[in-house]
Amino acid sequence: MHSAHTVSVVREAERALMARVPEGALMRRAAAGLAAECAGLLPRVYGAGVVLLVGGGDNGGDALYAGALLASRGASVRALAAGRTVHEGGADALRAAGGRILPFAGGAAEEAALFDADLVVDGLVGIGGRGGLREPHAALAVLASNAPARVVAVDVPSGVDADTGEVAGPAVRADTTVTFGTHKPGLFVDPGAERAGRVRLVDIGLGPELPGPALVRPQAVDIAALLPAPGAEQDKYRRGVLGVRAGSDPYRGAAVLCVGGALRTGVGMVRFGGGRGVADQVIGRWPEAVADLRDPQSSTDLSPGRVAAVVIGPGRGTHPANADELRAVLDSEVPVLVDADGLTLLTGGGGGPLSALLRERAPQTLLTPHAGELSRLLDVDRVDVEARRLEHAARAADRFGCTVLLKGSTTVIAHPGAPAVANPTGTPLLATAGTGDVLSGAVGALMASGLPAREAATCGAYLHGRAASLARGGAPISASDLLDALPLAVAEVARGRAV
Ligand SMILES: NC(=O)C1=CN([C@@H]2O[C@H](COP(=O)(O)OP(=O)(O)OC[C@H]3O[C@@H](n4cnc5c(N)ncnc54)[C@H](O)[C@@H]3O)[C@@H](O)[C@H]2O)[C@@H](O)CC1
Ligand SMILES: Nc1ncnc2c1ncn2[C@@H]1O[C@H](COP(=O)(O)OP(=O)(O)O)[C@@H](O)[C@H]1O
Ligand SMILES: [K+]
Repeated sequence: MHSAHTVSVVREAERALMARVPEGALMRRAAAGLAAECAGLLPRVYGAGVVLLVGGGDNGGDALYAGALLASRGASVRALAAGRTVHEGGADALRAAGGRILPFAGGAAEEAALFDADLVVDGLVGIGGRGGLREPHAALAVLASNAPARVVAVDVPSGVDADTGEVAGPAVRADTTVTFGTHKPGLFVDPGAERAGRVRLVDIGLGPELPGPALVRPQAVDIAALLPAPGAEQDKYRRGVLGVRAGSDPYRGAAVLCVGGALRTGVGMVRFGGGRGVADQVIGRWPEAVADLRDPQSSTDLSPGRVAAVVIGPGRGTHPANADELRAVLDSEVPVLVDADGLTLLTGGGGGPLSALLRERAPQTLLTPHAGELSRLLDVDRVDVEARRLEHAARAADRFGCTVLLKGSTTVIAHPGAPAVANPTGTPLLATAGTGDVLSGAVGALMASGLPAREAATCGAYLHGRAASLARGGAPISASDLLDALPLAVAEVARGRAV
């Protein structure tokens, strides 16, 4: 599990650590790790052309000390200074090792230096960066991103907000980000994650000073530990029965995909509740599902004895009758996943104060909005949700008192009082109709097996993203392809279980 901490927590931990170690020790450790990563990216250090982009703070200091180490191994190192001041000790070290420091004035010679470089090191701003990059930092960030050389960002790519991943204006696009002490949330959440490239952590001894993380990014082994293993003594009921309230006459596919997502992730049984037309379609594709044609508001099939969890919403409709059905489901004693039309009903459109039920219900509840749905739930702009995904998922989790999985380029999961989760898997190929319906079925299956909402969301999002990558080896996929690949993703993760 990768852990990330916010800037204020990192600052606090650094203060505590600095009080115990000799002056300058942390920067030396950071610079040594950074130089080693840079050296590893060059075919050979001797004779390589390295350009450092250097701001006025300690982030620039790290770059200068690392540059000095590379220069002492024979690299030709030039630093372009973005402002009038640079870290003095770092500048002295670089000069002593034979490197040069030039003020950046936006001239053709400096641009040429960047274009001729074998490696560019971004030390413009780190965790001290505030707001969008100012000039000339912004111009340098654009030049670095356009340079043909590999770009290594120091601590965070300049222009990326370390806490949120927000990118307000130009930002460095790095091939590798070398971060110090602990990961920063913005390195794992888009749009920042996409600018960070490969993220490498350099240990500077901060661990003992750090409290619990603000965000975690699970690895395959963490998902393997969550993934339910069917026990020898289990029957289909004990393994978990999932109730699915998805699809309607105009949107029958949503029901087929949601039920398929559950079956292909692994579940004891799916009880499908819906009208005759859509039920026929579901059973036609998945004869193993059990159709329940009872009145959808009836609570007889919503008892924990009948279902272990319920998914409601995909393609279901937003008529008053759907609001009544959602109310009946939320009134039940079982864990519930609300998606798509169910979320629209929670927003108020015809459903009344349904969202109040979320806070009141004792069992686990999970909402799985995309950015548009979350923007409506919170009454904010969609672009703000996409710019600061963690903040908005957390706000919804606090407001509704339940778990929230925000879908999109980085899927994030928020749960009141727990670290946020950034899902590491997935591909933009997932942006195709129906993949969200598959996700709700997959996560619902895991909830039915007994995983709490946050863990089911974490595990389901991981499997869903892996399935997308495994489905067609990088070729475009449809939601149906995703269904075929889900068992492969489950098997891959299960192979990683500790024995
Ligand atoms: N504090 C520590 O113990 C350690 C810090 N380290 C490094 O120190 C960095 C933090 O250093 P600082 O606190 O000096 O901060 P930074 O160097 O990240 O940024 C501060 C500088 O950037 C300028 N700046 C801020 N926002 C800007 C913007 N939007 N546009 C243009 N310029 C902007 C400020 O005027 C200031 O000159 C870390 O990211 C890391 O690289 C490492 O050496 C490890 C140890
Ligand atoms: N750019 C992207 N990168 C990675 N995953 C994405 C991207 N865009 C969408 N996804 C994923 O695709 C799925 C789309 O779900 P959703 O928006 O509900 O679509 P639908 O309602 O058509 O099923 C989600 O799992 C989401 O995280
Ligand atoms: K940087």
